[in-house]
Amino acid sequence: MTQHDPQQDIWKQQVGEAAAKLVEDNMIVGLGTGSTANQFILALGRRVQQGLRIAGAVSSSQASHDLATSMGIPVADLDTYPELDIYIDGADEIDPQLQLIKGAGGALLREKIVASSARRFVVIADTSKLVQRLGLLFPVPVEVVPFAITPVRKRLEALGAVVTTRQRAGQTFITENQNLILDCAFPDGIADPVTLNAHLHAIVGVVETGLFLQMAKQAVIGGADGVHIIQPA
Ligand SMILES: O=C(CO)[C@H](O)[C@H](O)COP(=O)(O)O
Repeated sequence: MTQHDPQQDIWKQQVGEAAAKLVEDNMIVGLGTGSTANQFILALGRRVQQGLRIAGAVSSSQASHDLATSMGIPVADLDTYPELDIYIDGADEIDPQLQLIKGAGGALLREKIVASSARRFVVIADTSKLVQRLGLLFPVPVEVVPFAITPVRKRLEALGAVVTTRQRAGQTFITENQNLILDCAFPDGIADPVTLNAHLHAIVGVVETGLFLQMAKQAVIGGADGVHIIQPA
């Protein structure tokens, strides 16, 4: 894990504000989860209060739903809005092809569902999230059906992962979908994320992975030299 730099909070706020400007009148907007996505939701809420009229929003977690609602953003669900114009969310790692590791906050399944329902997925982050190779800073979270946890763990270990069951506040973490998360560390990083993701998905009992590949169309990155838009290399 990278060390927390107070400057990061300012960069997150700046990318949140830049991302909120990507939202246009009458758009249907997907809301990510996490501290960077929160900055986007706050900035979007301020724009809504100033008169931006979005058609609706879909949230990837209860926390984002609650924050958005408190800001006056009209949040509905995927049954109401199965297709979104834009999805904006943070990430734990971003490589030059805009392949991502996500899910440190535990919302990866809903995040991937909402991201895949959007015509455009924009990832927002500060420069600490940029990496040359995925997997060196963060484990890959894998959401697993509780009944299958032990056989899935063995199969993940057979793929070379160092596996830890996600805990929060001293308890086994349970996702909003009533599943568990196995965090899979790969000490040398991930040489081929596409192949690894295919192997993970081939394990029965795996619901989803935190590898978001060929999904993000654009990154809005904040750092010491301001906010920059990055396209996949
Ligand atoms: O995937 C996520 C939650 O499941 C978050 O987007 C990711 O962990 C980044 O969070 P933050 O912006 O707080 O660093």
